[in-house]
Amino acid sequence: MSIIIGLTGGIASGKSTVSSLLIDKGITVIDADLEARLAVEKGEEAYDEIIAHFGNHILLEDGSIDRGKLGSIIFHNESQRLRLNNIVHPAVRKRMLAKKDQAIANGEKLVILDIPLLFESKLTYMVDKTILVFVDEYNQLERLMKRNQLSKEEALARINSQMPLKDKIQLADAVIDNSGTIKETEQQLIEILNKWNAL
Ligand SMILES: CC(C)(COP(=O)(O)OP(=O)(O)OC[C@H]1O[C@@H](n2cnc3c(N)ncnc32)[C@H](O)[C@@H]1O)[C@@H](O)C(=O)NCCC(=O)NCCS
Ligand SMILES: Nc1ncnc2c1ncn2[C@@H]1O[C@H](COP(=O)(O)OP(=O)(O)OP(=O)(O)O)[C@@H](O)[C@H]1O
Repeated sequence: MSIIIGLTGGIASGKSTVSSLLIDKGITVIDADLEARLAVEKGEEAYDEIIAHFGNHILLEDGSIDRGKLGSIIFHNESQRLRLNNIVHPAVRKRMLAKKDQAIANGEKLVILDIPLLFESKLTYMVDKTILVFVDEYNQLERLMKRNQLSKEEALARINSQMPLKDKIQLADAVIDNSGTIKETEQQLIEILNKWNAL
């Protein structure tokens, strides 16, 4: 029997940091952001649909999607964001479920699905348990501005396009507070996995 854990959080809350700790332990992590990137590559159905809806001006010279430009549209406009979600999410779900099934078929005991919008998109049916990677508002904004080289306004637009992190606490089976050091985050992670007998 495999245990499937949904790892979620908010933008820049530390999901990838926690994922790296898991990958270092040899655990399979299926990353929704990565699958979403692959799903919109040239030649994919979602790529054509995005251009049909948003227009050629969101393309870079090499024909790939200008993610910065598309981001600045959809993080400032809810209806455009929902439209993009409708185009991309079905393909992401399909890719993730196929990889999850493969990991189960390989007999892996623990499989992690890293899904930023797990609660917003009501995807908890895909997993057995959920872990929320939480960070306080100050650190979230600081880390996002620094990592993505964003202004405060741009960073807040991204944060505000998601369910508030504090509202996700009640929805999760376990919470890791990543406001401190990575060592403290790792300790919380191990404690949760041990409690669930998942290691
Ligand atoms: C808007 C896009 C082009 C921006 O690309 P960019 O490379 O700058 O960011 P990246 O994809 O690495 O996402 C960073 C984070 O932004 C947040 N985010 C991304 N898309 C969304 C969205 N539609 N709604 C809310 N938050 C989002 C997530 O927390 C994600 O971890 C890209 O995020 C995208 O295509 N989004 C739609 C698909 C999607 O929902 N992906 C999220 C997981 S399925
Ligand atoms: N405990 C920590 N202390 C200091 N910096 C941290 C900590 N955890 C994460 N960071 C940094 O904060 C930024 C966001 O972390 P990370 O990329 O793991 O978040 P994420 O939830 O995967 O983000 P996104 O969903 O936006 O891709 C990164 O630059 C990362 O190096």
